[in-house]
Amino acid sequence: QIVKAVVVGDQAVGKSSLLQRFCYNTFKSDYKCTIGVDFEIEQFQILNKLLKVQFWDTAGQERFKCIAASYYRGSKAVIVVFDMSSIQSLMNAKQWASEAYNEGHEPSSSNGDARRSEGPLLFLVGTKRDLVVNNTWKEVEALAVTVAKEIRAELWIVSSLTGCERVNDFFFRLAAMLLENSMKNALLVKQVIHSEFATDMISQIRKFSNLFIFLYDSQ
Ligand SMILES: Nc1nc2c(ncn2[C@@H]2O[C@H](COP(=O)(O)OP(=O)(O)OP(=O)(O)O)[C@@H](O)[C@H]2O)c(=O)[nH]1
Repeated sequence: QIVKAVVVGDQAVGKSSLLQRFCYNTFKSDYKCTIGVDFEIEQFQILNKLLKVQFWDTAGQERFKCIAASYYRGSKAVIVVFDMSSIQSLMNAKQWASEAYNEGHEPSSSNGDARRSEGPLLFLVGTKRDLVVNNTWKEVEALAVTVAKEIRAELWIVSSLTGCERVNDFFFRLAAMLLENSMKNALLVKQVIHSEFATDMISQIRKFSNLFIFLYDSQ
């Protein structure tokens, strides 16, 4: 199966770099703006299950904003990216998140977890951690925590330049949560023959995805 995840955020915040770091383990310091949308497909193995995720790497430029709305359709996860060295991009993240939800999904929980009963998973990802130092970093992080709560997204702060591990943890957390949701849906519509086995599998996948949060919190 293949599920869709959309990456949005202001121009040049580091959306493509985030995907490049995860998919190819590379980083380019020159900036080449995305035109319209680019795609990356990644296959994840989670426990003994395979999941393919198609990432839609959208353009942050204002002139492409009018078509952005159509990208959210059918997406199971929305990754709102901001630049840790730009408070403005963090403030604009609220707008990106609300646009993602203008597709008709209402949030129903407020525990800072990307899981919601309806609609796509929502993540707020701060990039360019390497560019922000000491006191400033703490201030921006505190503000990002507030914004994440407000928009009910799960917050991750990474650097595509230096932090491959944290970037990998983020993508595996996302994929595990997507798999968990897709198995839950299958159970709900009774596509599953051995429901006890499926329930057990779901709880194992949840434990797996929580492991990445534990790793992240302890860094
Ligand atoms: N230092 C540092 N630079 C970064 C990081 N991530 C991205 N950049 C740089 O930021 C610039 C923009 O990165 P992109 O990934 O192209 O940004 P984007 O959000 O995809 O841009 P658009 O597609 O035009 O919206 C590039 O020069 C990258 O090298 C990071 O984690 N650290």
